[in-house]
Amino acid sequence: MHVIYGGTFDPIHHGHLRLALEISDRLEVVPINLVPCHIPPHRGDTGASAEQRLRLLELALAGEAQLRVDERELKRAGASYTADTLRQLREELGPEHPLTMVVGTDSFASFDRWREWQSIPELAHIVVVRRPGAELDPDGLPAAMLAERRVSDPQALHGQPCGLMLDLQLPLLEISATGIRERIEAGRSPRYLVPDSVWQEIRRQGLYRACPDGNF
Ligand SMILES: Nc1ncnc2c1ncn2[C@@H]1O[C@H](COP(=O)(O)OP(=O)(O)OP(=O)(O)O)[C@@H](O)[C@H]1O
Ligand SMILES: O=C(O)c1ccc[n+]([C@@H]2O[C@H](COP(=O)([O-])O)[C@@H](O)[C@H]2O)c1
Repeated sequence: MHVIYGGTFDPIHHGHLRLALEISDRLEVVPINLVPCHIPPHRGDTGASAEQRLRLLELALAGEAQLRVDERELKRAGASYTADTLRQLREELGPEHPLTMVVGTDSFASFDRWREWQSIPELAHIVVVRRPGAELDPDGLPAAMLAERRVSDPQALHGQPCGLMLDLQLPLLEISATGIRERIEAGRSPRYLVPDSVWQEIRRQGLYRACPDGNF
């Protein structure tokens, strides 16, 4: 099975990394492919450029055999729509190969506003990871879609190419990229929230600082 986990990763942090490893263990899939988006479809400018976010991801994943970066969205111009990415992968993998995307409830809550969202279950399975503080509206379309397609056994995803949804409650780290950017902007260190190599590179490049030349 091919698994992708997309995000802005601005910057990558230990919450993302722990989630990806948990998914690898639960689904019994190696590697999990982290897909940084080029231009995120539903948010404003990123704090770091696409190249800088990719560099931080590469540093975070150095020597980590369970996780890999897939740069396909960075090579595409324009907004990074997940349906385009999945369609491209489906062509590469063929019609029968199981394909799965992973998404947290904070992103999945607005799934019915994603480009061509109704076609996504025809391309891939979806693993929805419950994120504390980001509950789904029980009357909303994403919750209805989840209820209709929900399976409880991760093994079910291996048995068909797409169309199922796994509702996962995982032990998550309460870390957000927004919180990290705010800390850095305020002159406070995010160490232990991101890998050391990532923090060193953020400092070296002066990323997320209101005044990049200032001392820490
Ligand atoms: N700490 C975390 N634990 C589990 N999943 C997370 C965590 N942080 C983000 N995610 C999930 O990872 C994916 C990519 O997230 P994203 O790159 O937007 O990170 P973020 O920390 O939520 O960033 P921001 O604060 O800028 O929104 C989303 O599906 C999101 O739900
Ligand atoms: O395809 C879309 O319309 C779409 C809309 C919002 C988010 N996404 C994807 O969802 C993933 C998480 O997004 P974000 O903004 O929470 O980092 C990332 O891979 C985005 O490309 C995709």
